[in-house]
Amino acid sequence: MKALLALEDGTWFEGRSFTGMGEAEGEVIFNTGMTGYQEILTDPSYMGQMVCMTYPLMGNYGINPEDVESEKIQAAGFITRECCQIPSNWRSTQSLPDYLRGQKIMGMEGIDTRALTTHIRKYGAMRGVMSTTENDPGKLAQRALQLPHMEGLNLAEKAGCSKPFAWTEWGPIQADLNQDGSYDWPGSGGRVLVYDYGIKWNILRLLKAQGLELLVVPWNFGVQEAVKVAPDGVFLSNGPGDPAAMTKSIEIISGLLEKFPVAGICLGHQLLGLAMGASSFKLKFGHHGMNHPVKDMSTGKIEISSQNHGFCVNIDHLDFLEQTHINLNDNTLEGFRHKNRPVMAIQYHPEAASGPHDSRYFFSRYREMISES
Ligand SMILES: NC(=O)CC[C@H](N)C(=O)O
Repeated sequence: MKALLALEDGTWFEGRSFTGMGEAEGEVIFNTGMTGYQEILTDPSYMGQMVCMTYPLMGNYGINPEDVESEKIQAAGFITRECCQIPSNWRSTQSLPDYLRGQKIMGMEGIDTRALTTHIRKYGAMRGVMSTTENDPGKLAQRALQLPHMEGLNLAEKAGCSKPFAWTEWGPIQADLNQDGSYDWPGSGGRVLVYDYGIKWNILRLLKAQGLELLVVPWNFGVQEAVKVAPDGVFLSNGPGDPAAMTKSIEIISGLLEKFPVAGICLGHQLLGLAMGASSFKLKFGHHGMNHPVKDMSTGKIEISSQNHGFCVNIDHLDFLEQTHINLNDNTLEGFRHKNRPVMAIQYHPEAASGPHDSRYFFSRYREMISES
């Protein structure tokens, strides 16, 4: 079925919808991963964004129930050169078109994804609308202009959980706090209070694999509440939207920093930076892919990393922070730690899902940090 994609600057593309009639809108970004579409679609950090895959064929190994990063598709739309209708893989239980259609998320194929990517690289990520019903690209472009800018959008406070839960080897289970606000931690591993801004499940899987006990709480879990559950450390998750718009979360994190060792990934890294006086800014087209070279300044080693962020933080003026990781493509900040307190964070994704496993040492460094403090 014929479909149009129009960007806010009037550029438009004609292609086909492979999910039937529909519409989708959001910030159009590109991801350079060759595989991993299922993890990408279910990553809550993509909320409000339509993802254009630069690799030309998606869907060939289908969909399986295990490779999910949250309970549903989170991206606003999916754009590919070609979508495979008949997948082949022993784990596959569904095709990519059926998966998207089942959750009413529009998928579009048959457009020149290289031209779209080159355009975004040149002019930056921009708002877009795709539709099978509107034939006038000018009207779609007008609609794109009406969408909210990603800058200033507080999405993460809606993306995370609304009630605490525990993460076990088998996945999430309900967690009940006691009347007095304390929590009966089930095991003897280090106790971690995880702030959920739209967390990827592989972060929880890998923290759990370190032998840690995990209590996951909503963004607005207060400092006094945190003190009552008495964790050994706090962990701040990834998530969608603009970190600078999350003023209440930043305030809570400033309070948490006074009391606990704290670490963060991606949005968590940005929020932690902002809570300590850093500033944040939007990157032109962001980093979305699985092959970003990052240098670990403490070992000198280069990791090939999985990344998904549109914003970045600047800590140059904060001399109590040390830059620990740097992106070798554009020299942007990829990680920092506090020089004399147990605080560390990285901008990229050590849990990958999907992506290379080079950076998994982050989880054992975190376990060591909380056991030493
Ligand atoms: N993966 C993430 O946590 C993304 C963080 C933030 N929303 C950004 O785009 O920069």
